[in-house]
Amino acid sequence: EELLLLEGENRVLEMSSTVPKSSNIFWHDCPVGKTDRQNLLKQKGCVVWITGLSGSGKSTLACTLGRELHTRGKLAYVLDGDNLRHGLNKDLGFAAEDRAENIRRVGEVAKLFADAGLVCIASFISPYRRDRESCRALLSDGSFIEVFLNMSLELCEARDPKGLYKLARAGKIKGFTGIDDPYEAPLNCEIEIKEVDGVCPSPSDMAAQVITYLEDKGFLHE
Ligand SMILES: Nc1ncnc2c1ncn2[C@@H]1O[C@H](COP(=O)(O)OS(=O)(=O)O)[C@@H](OP(=O)(O)O)[C@H]1O
Ligand SMILES: Nc1ncnc2c1ncn2[C@@H]1O[C@H](COP(=O)(O)OP(=O)(O)O)[C@@H](O)[C@H]1O
Repeated sequence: EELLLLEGENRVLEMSSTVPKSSNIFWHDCPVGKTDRQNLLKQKGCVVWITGLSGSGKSTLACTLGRELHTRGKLAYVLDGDNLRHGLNKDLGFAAEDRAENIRRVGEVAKLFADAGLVCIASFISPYRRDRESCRALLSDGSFIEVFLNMSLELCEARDPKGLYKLARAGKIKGFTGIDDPYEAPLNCEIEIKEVDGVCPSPSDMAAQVITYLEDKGFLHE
């Protein structure tokens, strides 16, 4: 296998994120551009990047937000970690370099969706600040909107809808984010959602907070 080298337990991704392997390639512009698509859709393409611990409510917020935008006649598309790991990213595990490649690919896909004029909602633990910042750097003019679901580990662990924290505590899953793997909280995110007096805002309240931001910044209009 040319792209993947198996080195003991650790997969080494030879296909490095930033080093191009092809030469003699040329960018081809099409006559219909992003602005034309945005005018057609009456909205502006952007990426809403939701980051947080497993169980913090990323998928719930992503789906609630997607439905709310749809109801308002706005075109959105959800990219979800668990889902993409069934297809595009099925070759990746949870070692730091695999997570980095996961996020790199998702960042590129999200950029394409934003270029298509959609509100792309990306829902990934994305535990490393550097990986999230690389995705931000792909998007211009404030169109990367980082949403930090700042829920305590205690809350996420109490929820444990998939039983993964229990397995991680029992040592049956190694390298689980928040237990024996790091999560680097954002330093300068656009939106932070957290518990108030130990209570998490409802999914529709969380979605409303994001919608208000998108409205204020003009993403939901031509
Ligand atoms: N070791 C380990 N650490 C964290 N999460 C794990 C792990 N193993 C499996 N899972 C499941 O994978 C989901 C997270 O996938 P992501 O693609 O979002 O992860 S990452 O951004 O690459 O870190 C995550 O889904 P969510 O609970 O929706 O976050 C888990 O169901
Ligand atoms: N705002 C919320 N209020 C109460 N429960 C929530 C909220 N958001 C998510 N949940 C519940 O928490 C659990 C984890 O949510 P999920 O969206 O799957 O998180 P993640 O995608 O971050 O792993 C689910 O059982 C979900 O129903």
